[in-house]
Amino acid sequence: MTKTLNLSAQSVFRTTNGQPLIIAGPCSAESEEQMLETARGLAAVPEVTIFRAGIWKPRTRPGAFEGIGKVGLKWLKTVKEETGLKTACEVATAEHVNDALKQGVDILWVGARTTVNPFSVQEIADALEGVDVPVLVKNPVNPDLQLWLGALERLNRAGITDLGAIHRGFSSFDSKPYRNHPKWNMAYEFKKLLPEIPLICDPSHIAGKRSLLQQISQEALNLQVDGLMIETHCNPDVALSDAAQQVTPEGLRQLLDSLVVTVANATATANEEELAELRNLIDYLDNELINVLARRSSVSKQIGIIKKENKMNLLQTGRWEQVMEQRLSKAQREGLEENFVKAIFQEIHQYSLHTQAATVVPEIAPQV
Ligand SMILES: C=C(O[C@@H]1C=C(C(=O)O)C=C[C@H]1O)C(=O)O
Repeated sequence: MTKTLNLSAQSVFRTTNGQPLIIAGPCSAESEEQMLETARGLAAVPEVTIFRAGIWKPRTRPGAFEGIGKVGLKWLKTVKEETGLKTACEVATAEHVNDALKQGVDILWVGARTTVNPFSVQEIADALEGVDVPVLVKNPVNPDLQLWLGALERLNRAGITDLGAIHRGFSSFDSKPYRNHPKWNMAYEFKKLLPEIPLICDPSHIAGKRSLLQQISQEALNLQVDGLMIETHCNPDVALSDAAQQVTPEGLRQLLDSLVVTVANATATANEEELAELRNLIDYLDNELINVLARRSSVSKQIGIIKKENKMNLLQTGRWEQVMEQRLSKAQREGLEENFVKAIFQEIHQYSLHTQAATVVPEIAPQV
């Protein structure tokens, strides 16, 4: 599929000073006081230019706080008048779009659970026809680049020319230690596919907890994202949604101060030789890794032949659990992170079973 996006030359989602765009504000609008107190705190953090607040909240299970609704839009307006910050909220239906625009919200975003559904995205696009308001599109909950692109295209066809994307991570069965797995290669692929669309990272939803925010924000900056959206609340511990992942405005200031903005095309002239030597070493080690993987795979195929000859199950759960346990404790002794090694061995095991299944045993091969 060819992509032809008609985008405005300038975007509110790109800064001109080389620093990342910072969007901050509570997960949910809860009360006028909470909004104003948070906004006043944020107005004192110079990097913050856009104030976010969820007005309608899609919740995984019913019964939780589902957003304050329309009244929160008035508070957003007050925030803008008092602080001069631009305002942003999530929209999921045509009615949300109409209400938000009526109250002068500056920027809209489409949430991950909406991006997955082309019907919903089209409904939003139709409601936006003829109104060129900046819109951000969060990644769909599943790592599907085409679905993400499709949502951007639908909005663009409706006439939205200032588009941005938000990387909020991906829901998965086992996303530990994250709330949503970042799958950084997806952000990387997005930037490769759509370099013209500013990409904002949402570390709050990737982290799910304050303690991971700094590391995730830095990893995002290392990927040269254009900005960060960080949930901020005047009193996070009593927040009605996402209490564990929100920071205070002061916490946000400290977090931003700790981040290093890397330069896209910086070179290491002073350490050029050292860098080249280290890269040679990486090349050598990667070759060794591949040699070891190939040897392991050939041993696994031999095991597969024995199993087929004896009508044994290819998957041997007891053995597999033992392998994983031993590899993880070895990894721990070597100072490697458990989640990393676990993910690699899960892939290795899947491939091992796949190659065993595909191995043809000559004596029992079907005669054609
Ligand atoms: C290689 C085997 O087959 C499968 C693959 C395993 C592996 O790659 O380590 C372990 C257990 C089995 O599920 C085996 O049975 O030993």
